[in-house]
Parts: sequence; C-alpha cells; structure tokens
Amino acid sequence: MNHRDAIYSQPKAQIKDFCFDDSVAQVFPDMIQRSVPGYSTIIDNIGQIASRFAQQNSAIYDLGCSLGAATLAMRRMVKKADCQIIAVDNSTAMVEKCKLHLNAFKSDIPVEIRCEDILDTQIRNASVVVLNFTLQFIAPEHRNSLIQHIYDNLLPGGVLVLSEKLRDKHQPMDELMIELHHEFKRSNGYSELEISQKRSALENVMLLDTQQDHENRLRTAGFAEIATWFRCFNFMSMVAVK
Ligand SMILES: C[S@@+](CC[C@H](N)C(=O)[O-])C[C@H]1O[C@@H](n2cnc3c(N)ncnc32)[C@H](O)[C@@H]1O
Ligand SMILES: O=C(O)C(=O)C[C@]1(C(=O)O)C=C[C@@H](O)C=C1
Repeated sequence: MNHRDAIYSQPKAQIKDFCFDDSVAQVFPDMIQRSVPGYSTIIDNIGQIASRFAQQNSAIYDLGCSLGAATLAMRRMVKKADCQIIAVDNSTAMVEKCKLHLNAFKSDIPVEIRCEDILDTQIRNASVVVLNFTLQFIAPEHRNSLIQHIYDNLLPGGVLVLSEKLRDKHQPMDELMIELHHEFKRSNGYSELEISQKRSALENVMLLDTQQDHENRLRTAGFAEIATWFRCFNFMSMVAVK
C-alpha cells in the first residue's frame, strides 16, 4: 500500500534530525517521488545502465537500497548469467519492508539483502555499484575512502552510478536551484510548513557536495570516464566507468 507522506504537515515544537525510521519507511515511495525531480526516470535508467554493464558471474551492489527500487529495476533488466545483487541498508525499518517488496516479485537473479552500514560492506567482484541518493548521508570524512573502496573492487569495465542532491558554491545559483526544487515540491502538494520543517530536519544530516567535489573525488579514486547523464535543478546522477 502506498501511504501519503504527511510527516511534516503539522507544526512541530522541536524539529529532530531526519532519520530513516519506521514512519519514513511507511511513506517512503510517496516521499521520494514527490521530493526528488526525475526519481522514476533515474530508477528506470539504473535498470538500463545495469543491463549494459553487468558482467556474467559478477556482483551488483545497491548501497543504501531503502525499499529496493533500484534493485527491482536492475533485477528486471539484467540478463547476464550468474549475477547476484547485494542490497544494503542500515535502517531495519527499510530492510524489513525491502524484503517484502522483493519477495512479491519473481526473478531468477538472487538478491541478498543486508542490514549493515555500507562503510562495513566488503565490495567484491563487482560489475555495477549503485549509490542512489545515499552518499549525501555518509559523514564527509568517510566519502573518499568509500569511493576508493568501490573503485578498487570494481571489475575492469565496471560502472558506478552515483546520484546526489547538490549544492552550488555560487550562492545566487544555489538559491535559484533550491527555489526551483521547492517549487517542484509545492506542485506535488507539499505546503510551506512541510518544506521548511523537512529542510530543517535534513540540515545536519544531509551534507551536500558540489558537482565539482564529486568529479574530483571520482577522478582521485581512479575513474577516468565520468559523465552526468541526468540533471534537474540540484539533483543529478553520474556514471563513472573503470
Ligand atoms: C534517500 S535514501 C536512498 C534511496 C534508494 N537508494 C532508492 O533508490 O530508492 C538513503 C538510504 O540510505 C540509507 N543509509 C544512510 N546511511 C547509511 C549507511 N551508513 N549504511 C547503510 N545505509 C545507509 C538510509 O537508511 C536510506 O534508506
Ligand atoms: O531535499 C529534500 O527535500 C529531499 O527530500 C531529498 C531527499 C533525498 O535527496 O534523499 C531527502 C530525504 C528523503 O529520503 C527523500 C529525498
């Protein structure tokens, strides 16, 4: 069942830091669809990209899988033999619901769902790694080593799909992108109160990098082939090929 996100619809005396608890997991499909411009396009194309880059006898990782939307898209699209998908999230509420979602559909591709911190995940024999709006929730001091670990354990010809909300270091453009995003949220039925309370809740936990920060980090890790294949306002998705 798809529940409507009303988490920030009533005034809160105190805004707690945003976390992926049971109340968020309950409404997550509606929340992300109404909050991230192009979310369905990104999910569909993660399936396409995975079908192109998946290698026979290799692993596909979905890091910060939430309810498994990207895993489902990849499981539908990948046709290579002997692939396995490993979906990881450290929210028990998300992982429990993810298991239900995935079990509802039949597939020949095995999926292992792990409840663990992606900073503890050993990437091995990977042809595809997905970080779909997850890196922004990782403490900045751990981001370089995580991307390095992914690069080191990708097979030659393997791909990292990295989707993130961005900040712009040029303040007028940052403000414009934020305002266009808020307009998108308004058009999806979010009130001013919902927009501002969610913004406060995310302030300390979703620390955004610039497009340049991401490109620099990917190049430093060793990725030579990098492209932004999707961008809408301050949301983007990149592919980086080893
Ligand atoms: C915005 S959601 C990702 C959306 C999802 N990838 C999709 O395509 O629908 C971010 C997810 O990352 C997870 N997460 C955040 N930090 C994590 C960590 N250190 N280890 C594992 N999962 C993490 C959260 O629990 C949350 O489910
Ligand atoms: O910027 C926002 O308002 C968002 O809601 C963005 C975002 C994200 O990019 O991950 C933040 C938290 C929710 O998981 C869904 C979407």
